[in-house]
Amino acid sequence: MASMSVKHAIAAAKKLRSLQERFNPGGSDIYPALMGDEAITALIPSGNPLSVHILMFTRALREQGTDEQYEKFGRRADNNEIIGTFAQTELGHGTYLRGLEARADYDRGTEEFVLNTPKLSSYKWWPGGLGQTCNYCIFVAQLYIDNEAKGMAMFVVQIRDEETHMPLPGVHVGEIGKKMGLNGVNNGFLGLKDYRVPRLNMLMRHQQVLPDGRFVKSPVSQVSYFPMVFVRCMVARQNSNYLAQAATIATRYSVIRRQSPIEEGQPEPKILEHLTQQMKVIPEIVTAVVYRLAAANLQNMYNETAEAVYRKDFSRLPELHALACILKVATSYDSTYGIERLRQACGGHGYLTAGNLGNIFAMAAPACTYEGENSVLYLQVGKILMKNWSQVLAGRELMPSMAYISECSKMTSFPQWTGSWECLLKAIQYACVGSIRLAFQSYNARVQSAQSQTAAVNYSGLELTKAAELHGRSYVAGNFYQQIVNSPNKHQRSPQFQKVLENMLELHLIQIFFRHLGDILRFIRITEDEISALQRRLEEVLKELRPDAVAITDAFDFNDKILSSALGCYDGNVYERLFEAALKHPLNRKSVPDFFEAHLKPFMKENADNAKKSKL
Ligand SMILES: CCCCC/C=C\C/C=C\C/C=C\CCC(=O)SCCNC(=O)CCNC(=O)[C@H](O)C(C)(C)COP(=O)(O)OP(=O)(O)OC[C@H]1O[C@@H](n2cnc3c(N)ncnc32)[C@H](O)[C@@H]1OP(=O)(O)O
Ligand SMILES: Cc1cc2nc3c(=O)[nH]c(=O)nc-3n(C[C@H](O)[C@H](O)[C@H](O)COP(=O)(O)OP(=O)(O)OC[C@H]3O[C@@H](n4cnc5c(N)ncnc54)[C@H](O)[C@@H]3O)c2cc1C
Repeated sequence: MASMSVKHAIAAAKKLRSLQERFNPGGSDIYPALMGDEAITALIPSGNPLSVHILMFTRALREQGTDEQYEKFGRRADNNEIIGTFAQTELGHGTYLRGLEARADYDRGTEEFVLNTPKLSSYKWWPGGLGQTCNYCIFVAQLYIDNEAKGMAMFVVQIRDEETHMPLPGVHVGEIGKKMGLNGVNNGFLGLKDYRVPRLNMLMRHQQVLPDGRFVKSPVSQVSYFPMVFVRCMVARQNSNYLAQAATIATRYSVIRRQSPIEEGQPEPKILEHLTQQMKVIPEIVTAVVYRLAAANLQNMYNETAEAVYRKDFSRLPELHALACILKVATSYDSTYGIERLRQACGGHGYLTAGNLGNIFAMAAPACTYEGENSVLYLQVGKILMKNWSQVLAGRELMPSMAYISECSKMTSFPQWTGSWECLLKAIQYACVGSIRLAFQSYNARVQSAQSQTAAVNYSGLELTKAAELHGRSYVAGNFYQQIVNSPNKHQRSPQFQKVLENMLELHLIQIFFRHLGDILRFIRITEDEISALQRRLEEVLKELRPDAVAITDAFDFNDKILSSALGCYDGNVYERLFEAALKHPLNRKSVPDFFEAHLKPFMKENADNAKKSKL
């Protein structure tokens, strides 16, 4: 499987290169690469073994290395002359980066670093492509000078001979084993023993070790985390894509499959006529659109921040970090759970490999873990919200994506309930700020009672997580509202298209309202009649969006090859394709399977003989 994936990935990368040269000659624009990786990834159901090379190895060389280091390593990596990965996670550590055990000791006598993974738990474990594909990696290690720890640093390490692909001396490398998906990615392990690299193999754009061993600290240590921020932005984009693929499949199947009359004596309707089926499928279509728009915003913010960081302006890093964390978490959680809901909406056929929904789930699900495990990133955002709440209390301005927190903090009570979009959006934001305030009171009380900040974060973890989750909802819903209601290009839309968009906004806001009704009722008084009115509107907007469901998912414009699903093909010939797929199963090559003579027949005969004996 791995070699097939590598073959496909290389073919697709070549195609991508020609597209890039045609549409973006010599440009460094990341989009063709990303679109290409998206396409490559989508075309290789077992995952793209070059993803981490494209997304992290080349980017780390460009952003963390000096111009000279880019010339030496980065150009060759961008041109796919060398293939690398990002080797940070270890067998014993993934989240707590300051606990990473791999070490780099500077030898000023030879102006080299001596790299070691001192224990089994120090082995790098998980990096994509590391098992068999890559011949280089970015090796993340704790830097030591004269045995004094200086923090994390990144090193360009060649792990295999460029001609023979043999592991180099001092390198122990291999595949970590089968996973629940992405088995074409050959995630690997790497142990290094007294492996020497020249001083100039340490990426030194932001921090340096001089020939005499003097250490020049980075002005902002967190800039070494920047490669992870980029992938978090990519995950938001990629996982909204996975959800859109699954929504396309389930929608198309739901207008082909007929089952269970709604009126006695009437013909069986398309299953999408059932209201509960609409509630399973249509909100997922809208969620995919909502996250695609949020991910595009995040991508723009990443590009602006990356350019600023290149100019040594680190001011926007904290906001990008907070948004990248919360959108990575929100998109990966909602896409993973949404894809499973869509699979279940397709009945038994949703469970067939030919439907491809299981594989799309297996591609989407690990994003809840990699690039920062979601619950950890929720806590990270919770901490940032605590810091920002202190700013609010001090009367200071907040970063733009948190400005609503200041506004809501000035409200002594929630205004008269109207049920309008603005009212629903404000309700979610108001509940978020209420949760932040409660979390802050708990956190602050703990710090005041002499708990350390890290302990206070841990013991306030549930409230911090809730506040972070509601912050994500507030940002995403606010972004969607702005795009639909206040977009500068709104006048270019036809009235019909604007109406569909407004129906999608109505559905998203009401769906989020009901999902967090408990959180909202904690801070806002809403009557049963007002809630029932929203229930009616939910049923109504599902009915309104039903006729547009297929057109919206067709607009995602996934080629049948990308969907790779007998349930979701554009021509709708589901049963023929299911049957065609079934007949291809190896067990159908013979009428009598080999196991009949070898196992089944003796087994049945033995039982028959025993039955006869027991009668005698
Ligand atoms: C579209 C094309 C296809 C796209 C396909 C997409 C995806 C699939 C392809 C590739 C992905 C495959 C594999 C994924 C690769 C990996 O998984 S790489 C390994 C990822 N590992 C992690 O993410 C580790 C997670 N842990 C952390 O990030 C950190 O440990 C932490 C949890 C954030 C804690 O940081 P730490 O420094 O230890 O402590 P603290 O929380 O106190 O932070 C100190 C201050 O630093 C600020 N900060 C933290 N992180 C960042 C950051 N990234 N950027 C900016 N600032 C950061 C933090 O807010 C604190 O600031 P203060 O002001 O001091 O409070
Ligand atoms: C498909 C896939 C591809 C990957 N690719 C790469 C790669 O290319 N390069 C790379 O370096 N890594 C890669 N990783 C590793 C990934 O980044 C780590 O798995 C991730 O960072 C989580 O670390 P961990 O697995 O060690 O879990 P741990 O850090 O051990 O966490 C385990 C669990 O403990 C809990 N936990 C941990 N810390 C806290 C905390 N502070 N507060 C509360 N709870 C906590 C959480 O529930 C967490 O799920 C990949 C992983 C996967 C699944």
